[in-house]
Amino acid sequence: SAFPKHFLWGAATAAYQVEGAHDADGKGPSIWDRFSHIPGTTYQNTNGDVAVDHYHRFREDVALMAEMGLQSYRFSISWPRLLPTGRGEINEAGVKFYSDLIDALLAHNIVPMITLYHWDLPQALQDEGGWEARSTAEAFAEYARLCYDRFGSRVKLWDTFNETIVFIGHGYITGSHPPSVKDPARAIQACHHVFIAHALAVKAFREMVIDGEIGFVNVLQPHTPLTDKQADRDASALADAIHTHWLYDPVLLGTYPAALLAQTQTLWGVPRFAPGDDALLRENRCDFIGLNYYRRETVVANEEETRQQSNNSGEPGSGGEFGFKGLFKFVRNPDGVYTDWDWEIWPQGLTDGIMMIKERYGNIPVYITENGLGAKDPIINGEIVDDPRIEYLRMHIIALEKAIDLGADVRGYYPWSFIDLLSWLNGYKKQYGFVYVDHNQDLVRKRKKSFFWYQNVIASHGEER
Ligand SMILES: C[C@@]1(C(=O)O)OC[C@H]2O[C@@H](O)[C@H](O)[C@@H](O)[C@H]2O1
Repeated sequence: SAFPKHFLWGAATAAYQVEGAHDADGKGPSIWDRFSHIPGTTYQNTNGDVAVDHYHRFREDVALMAEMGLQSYRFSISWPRLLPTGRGEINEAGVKFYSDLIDALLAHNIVPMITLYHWDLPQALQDEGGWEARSTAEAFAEYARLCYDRFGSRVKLWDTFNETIVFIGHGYITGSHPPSVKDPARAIQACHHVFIAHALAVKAFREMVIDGEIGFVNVLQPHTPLTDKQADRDASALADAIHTHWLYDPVLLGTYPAALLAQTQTLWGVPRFAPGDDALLRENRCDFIGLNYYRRETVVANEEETRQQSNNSGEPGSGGEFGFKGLFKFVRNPDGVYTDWDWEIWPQGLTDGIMMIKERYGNIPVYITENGLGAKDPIINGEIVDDPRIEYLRMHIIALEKAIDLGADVRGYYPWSFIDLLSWLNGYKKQYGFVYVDHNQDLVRKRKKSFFWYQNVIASHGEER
C-alpha cells in the first residue's frame, strides 16, 4: 500500500468529552463546565461532569487501544486540571493523571499525541476576558511550558489548538458555544490572540529544545459552488478564504491573507496587532498541520441574513444553516449523500483538500487528526453493527491513499473517535467511536464491529480495509 513505513494508525478523543471528573482532585472549572450547566445550552442539558469517566477508567481504555493494535492516541489536556486558575499554582494530581496516561500508552507502544487546547479554557481566564484578552495568550504559553517540562521527554507529537474555526466561530459569531458572543469583530480579535498564543507556544517549544514536532489542528473543509454562476463561484472562493486561508496562513506562512485582512481592517479595524506580532507569527511556524476532515460544503451567494440555527436539539438534522449576510451560505447538494446530522459524505474532498493544502503551503507534513462518522449505531442481537462507520472510514482511507500516491506527505490517521463520547451540543446520541459505552450499564465498554475491522486495517498496514 501507499502508506509509508512509519505511518501511524491512531484514534482521537478530547478531554472534556471523555474524562469526566469535572471537579475531582483539584481540577478547576473550564468554560464548558460553566456553560453546559446553563439550562438549554446543550441537548437535553447533557454535560461532561462524568462523560465516559475516562479519568478513572483510562487503564481499561488503554488496554482496549492496545488490543486494537492502535499505534498512536491523540488526546487533549484539560488546562484547568493542571492549572485550576489558568496560571500559577500547579495541581500535581492533575499532572499525575496525564503522566500515568502517557506511561500506560508508552508501555503498550502507543505513540501519544497531545492537543493542548480542545476548547476547555479555564473559567478563571474567561472571567479576565478569555481570548479577547491578550493576557490569555501569555497564560497559554505558561501552560504549554509546564506541559513541555512535565511530558516533553516522553511525548513527541504536539498540537497547540483544535479547530479554531469552531471554538471562535461558535463562541463569538453564532454564540452556540461559550462565551456566547455574536460579534464578528470581537471574533477576529480573539482569533488573533489564539494565533499569538500558538506562536508563543511554538517559540517556547523551540527554546526548550523539546525533541518532537509541534503543529496546529484545523478543520479541512473544501467548498464547491452549487452552480457555475459567477456569484456562486465567488461565494465559494470567499468561503475558502475565510475557512481556510484565514486560519491556515498565520500558522503556516506567518501572515494573514492580504485581501481579507485589508477588508477586516477597513470594516472593523481588526485584528489589532501589538508591536512584534508580525515577527512572532513569521518566526514560529508549524512542523506539521493537523487536518480534521468530515465533510464538504456546497456554497451559494447569499442575499439574506442566515445564522447557525443549531437549535441544540441534538436530533439528526439539527445542523442548521451557516452563512454571512451578502457573502455566502451553505446549502444541501441535490446529488449529495448525507449523514443523519446533515453532513455530506464526500471522500473525494479529503483527497482534494489535502492536495489544496499541499498546493498553497508546500509539502508541509500532514496528520489526519480527525475523520469519522457521527451516527446512531444499529444494535442487532446485542452487537453494535456499525457498518455505516466501517464504510465511511474505508472510503476515506482509500481517499487518503490517493493523496499519498499524488505525493502528499501524510504521516498518520486518527479517526474520531476511539470511544463513544460526549458530542458538545448533541449529547451522547451522536456516536463516533470504535468502542460503545452503555450509559444504562455503568458506562461499561463494548467493542463494536468497527473495532475488529480497524484492528485488521492496522495489522495489514492499510492493505485490508
Ligand atoms: C461538532 C462535532 C460533532 O460532535 O459532530 O464535529 C466533529 C468533531 O469535531 C471535534 O473536534 C470535536 O471535539 C468532536 O466533538 C466532534 O464535534
